[in-house]
Order: sequence, then C-alpha cells, then structure tokens
Amino acid sequence: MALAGFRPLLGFHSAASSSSRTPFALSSPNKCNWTLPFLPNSDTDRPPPFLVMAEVRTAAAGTPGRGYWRLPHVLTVAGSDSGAGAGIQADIKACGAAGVYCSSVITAVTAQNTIGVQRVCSIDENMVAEQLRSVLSDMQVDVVKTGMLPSAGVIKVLCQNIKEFPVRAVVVDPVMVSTSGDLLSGPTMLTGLQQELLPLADIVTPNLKEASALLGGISLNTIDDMRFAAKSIHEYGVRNVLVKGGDLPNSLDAIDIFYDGMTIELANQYMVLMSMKKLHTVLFEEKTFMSYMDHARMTRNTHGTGCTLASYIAAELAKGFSMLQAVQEAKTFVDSALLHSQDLMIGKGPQGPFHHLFRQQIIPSQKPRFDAKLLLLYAVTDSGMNRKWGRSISEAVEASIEGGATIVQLREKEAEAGEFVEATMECLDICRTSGVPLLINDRIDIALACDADGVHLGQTDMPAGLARKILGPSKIIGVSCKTAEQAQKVYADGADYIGCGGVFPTTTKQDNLTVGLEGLRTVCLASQLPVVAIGGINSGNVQSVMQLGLANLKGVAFVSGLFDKECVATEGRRLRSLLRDSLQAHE
Ligand SMILES: Cc1ncc(COP(=O)(O)OP(=O)(O)O)c(N)n1
Ligand SMILES: Cc1nc(C(=O)O)sc1CCOP(=O)(O)O
Ligand SMILES: [Mg+2]
Repeated sequence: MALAGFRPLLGFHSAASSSSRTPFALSSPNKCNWTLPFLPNSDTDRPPPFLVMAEVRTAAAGTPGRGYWRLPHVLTVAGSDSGAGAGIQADIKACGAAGVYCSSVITAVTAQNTIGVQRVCSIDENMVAEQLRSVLSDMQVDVVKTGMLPSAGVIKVLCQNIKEFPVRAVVVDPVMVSTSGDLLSGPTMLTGLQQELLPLADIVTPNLKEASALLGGISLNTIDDMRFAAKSIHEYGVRNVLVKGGDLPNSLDAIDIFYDGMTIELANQYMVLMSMKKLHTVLFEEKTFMSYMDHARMTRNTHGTGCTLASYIAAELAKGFSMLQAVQEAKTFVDSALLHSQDLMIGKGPQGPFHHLFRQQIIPSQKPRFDAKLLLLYAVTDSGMNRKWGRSISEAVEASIEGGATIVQLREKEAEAGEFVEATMECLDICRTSGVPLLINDRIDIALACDADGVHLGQTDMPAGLARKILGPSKIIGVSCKTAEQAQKVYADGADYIGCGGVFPTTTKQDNLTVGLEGLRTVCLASQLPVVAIGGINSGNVQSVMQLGLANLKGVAFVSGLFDKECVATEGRRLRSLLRDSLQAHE
C-alpha cells in the first residue's frame, strides 16, 4: 500500500558498508555513508519513484500533534558578488527556488557589476575555517557547494572540514574566470583543486575555460575536445564531470557533456526515467557520455548561470534526487530562468543577471485566480472501477474528457509511487492536450515531481498551507471540508476550492460521513471559496444538488456516477447536460 505520507529523506546504512565506489552510493572514507534508497537497483528494471523532499516531521518529545521538521540543506562556500547575479547570492536564490535551505561561507568579497569585476578582496583562510566550523558543527548540512576558492589555503581548510564533518555530497563549481573574463582565483589554487578537492567531489562543473585551466591550458574547441576534457578531469578522482559548452566556438546550442564512467546499461535505464519526464534535451552518445542539448538563449542576462547550475544540482541532491536527475533538473531550471529573464534590464553593462525567483514571480494580484468554472464536471478516477470495466486509467481519463469533464483527479489509493508516476505522466499528456487540469489526490510529492496542475487534500493529509509553500502560487489546491470551521481554515491557508461531501451515502470512500444537502449548504454558506459537491451523486440526483441554488456551488465531483459505467463518455455527456440545465435554471 503506497504511503500517503512523506518518507524519511534518506536511509543511513551501516557504517561498515563497502567502500567500493558503486555508481550510486556516495560512500567514501571521508563521507558519512549514505545510500539513496530509491535509486535504481541494477537488478530491477523499474525506474525509481520520485522522492521529493517536503517537510519531514519527526515527533518532538512532549508536544503531541506537533513535530519538528527540517529542510534539505546546502552550504555554499563561495565569493560574494555585489551585483548579486552570481556568487553566494546566486546560490542562495537558486536553493530558495528549489525549496532548499542554504547557508553560506564567504571566501572573498568582490566589487562587481554588469560591466565586470572591479576589485576582489579575499577572506583570510582562518576566517573561512571559522565560518565552516560554525555551520558544519551546528547545522545538518546535506551538500556542500563550492564556488570561488581564492587560494590553496582556503582549499586546504575546506577539505579538512569536509573530512571532519562528513556530508552527503560535494559539488564543485571551479570558479576561476568570471563570465566577463576577469580572473577570480590565484594560480596556486589550481593544484589544491586538482589534488585535494576534486578527489572528495561528487561532481565538478567546469566551463570550457575552467576545464582548460584544470588540464594545464589545453585548447578546447569541439565536442570531442569536451569529451576528452571530461574523461581527463574524471581521472582526478571526482565522480562525475559536467563540462559546460555554453561558450563552445561556432555553436548555437548550449551543449554540456556529462561523464561519470557509468556503464551504458545504467545510462539506458536512466533514459527510461528521463523519457518518462519527456526530456528531449538528453541525448546519449556512444559509450558513456551524455550531452545535454538546450537551445542557447539569445540574451545578455547570463551572468551567474554557472554558479546557479551547480547550486541547483546541489539542491536537488540535498532533496534526495540522483545525480542524473539533479543535473537535468538544474539544466531545466537555468534554461527556464534565462527564458523568463530574456528582456530583464538590470545594469548598463553586457553581463546582466537573470531572475532566479521567476517561479515566485506571480505577484499576489497577478496570482492566477482559480477559475471556478473548472469545477462543473469533476471526474475522480477509481482503479477498482477501471479494473471492473477493463479500462486503463488513461482510457478512463480520455473518455471522461470526451464526455465533458472540466477537471480530472487521479485518486489511486492502491498504486505504488512508480506506477502512479507513470499513470500521471500518461494522463498529463492527455489532459494537457485537451486543456483540462489534472490534480493528484493526496500525493504532493507525485504532483510536484510530475508537474501536475495541483492536488486534492483531505483533512488528514498535509495542511493546505504547507502544500501551498511546496507547490507555489500557481498550482490548484483543493481540500475536503465537512464543516464551516474547516471551510474557513482552508480559505486562510490559501486553498483554491473545497470538495464537500458525502452529499449522499457512498460506498466508494469507506466509512465516509454523509453530510447531506443541508451539510453541503452549511459549508457553501460559510465558504469564501468555490465548492464542488461529492459523494453518491449521479445522473439521478445531480439536479437535486444543483437546485440548492448556492452561488458558490460550482459543480459536482463524480466517481461511480461517471466511472462505474459501461460507457464513460456517454455518461459524461448525460451528466454535463444535466449540470448545464441546472445552472441555466438558476441564472
Ligand atoms: C473533489 C474531491 N472532494 C473530496 C475528495 C475526498 O478527498 P479526501 O477527503 O482526501 O478522501 P480521499 O479521496 O483521500 O479518500 C476528493 N478526493 N475529491
Ligand atoms: C472521494 C470521496 N470523497 C468524499 C467526501 O465526502 O469527501 S465522498 C468520496 C467518494 C465519492 O464517490 P462516488 O461519487 O462514487 O460516491
Ligand atoms: Mg485524501
């Protein structure tokens, strides 16, 4: 039975675990041995279920009903960019956009803007060491991400602290030259990077200039050069290498080469995973290289893309995603941010910053108001009824939309996460083609991982306020309410609509309290949100519900009344016409 709640983020495994560098266990002498339990197992062919970090509640002693919770945590060790386009400012914003906590150790202060870097002031390595100790000794850091490390001394104290305070992953963005071409780190830092930090790193993300510097200054001008560079840098002991080709000569595409020495079989397995997310930017080339093809964005606002890519990878790793998933999510995020910021004008120079927080961009007055008309014919799926009538969930959804469903909810109580994700992706394709929103019942993690249009939550599911925090302003959140008090609470929490029932007795939802038409009226009168009625409603009694004439009663949700039928489309058309007639009678 799939857990409807949130799993612990990670499972520790015994400290005695093998130190062999199996592709997915981040195990090495200097790190706490964590294995991400949901990564693909080489002997199964099922892609891993998406695990999205929400809030993990742990029971706090003495406070029944409440609990402490934590967020995935990234520590950035980098320079400050006064213009806030790159550096720790970019890292903190990127982590915030990914829903992850970000603390910071400042290694240098730069005076820079969209024209370039005017001055750099390195922070004394003892002060860097103090900052590292302050954070690592007190806060539970999941992933360390490094940016500008101005000297070998800073690298030394960083490596000492990583060994003393093990973390799950280390992401190295080998910042040496700023996008405006200014040198940001001393040559001595190079040796420390190659010999001390890279052997501790899980991924390094050099651009072409940085890859060249790491390899003694060789020239890199083609994709083959990039592959050679990735393979050569991998030999420093870093687990994964992502060579960024944004400034590849004569190339209109932003091609990055990802190399981890992985066997092609596992790479194919990930192809399945990636294709599930319909990611066409992942191209597998021969052997074990992978190139990410993205359209190069024609924009001046690219300052900080390198830092942001690395910090978003760190954030996704901190949330529990695998390296491949983290890299792809980071690529998608940066691409979306650049697209959103194409015409943003900050500063006078050629290197503009982009807007990391574009997803939160919707100003409350611009928050897309939920269109209550969507509630008119609300189809709620049921796997038992699909089995009874021999149809797949996607066939059921397709037929409901053909019959006039205005919104669909996947309510799959028996599905395991993996099959629920697959079903969601299939149904999303269908719903997106028809412009019908698709909501997920209970499972916020799945809705988030698949980018569904929202969720429907019950009184025992995650509170709407937390769901809103995780899903952001543009997703649809519906909540079941049986009382006026519940209706007022969810309005305050930022829900978009209320599901109220059971209006009539139902066998679809076990042990469900029937509120009747009067209970529905009470909730509608108390609610400032639009309401959809549910529970035992069908073509025989739907008009008795709509004839209540309640202004904010905007529609009816059907499970058996629509899906426990031989022909869903025909039944849908019947229900749609009854609903339309009812509404017209009250206009
Ligand atoms: C539109 C709509 N209304 C109510 C429900 C019931 O949700 P919930 O209370 O979470 O119960 P389960 O569906 O989880 O059994 C709903 N799913 N949709
Ligand atoms: C999913 C659900 N929620 C309810 C509530 O009262 O919140 S009643 C219900 C089941 C509705 O199924 P049918 O349309 O087959 O009666
Ligand atoms: Mg529920």
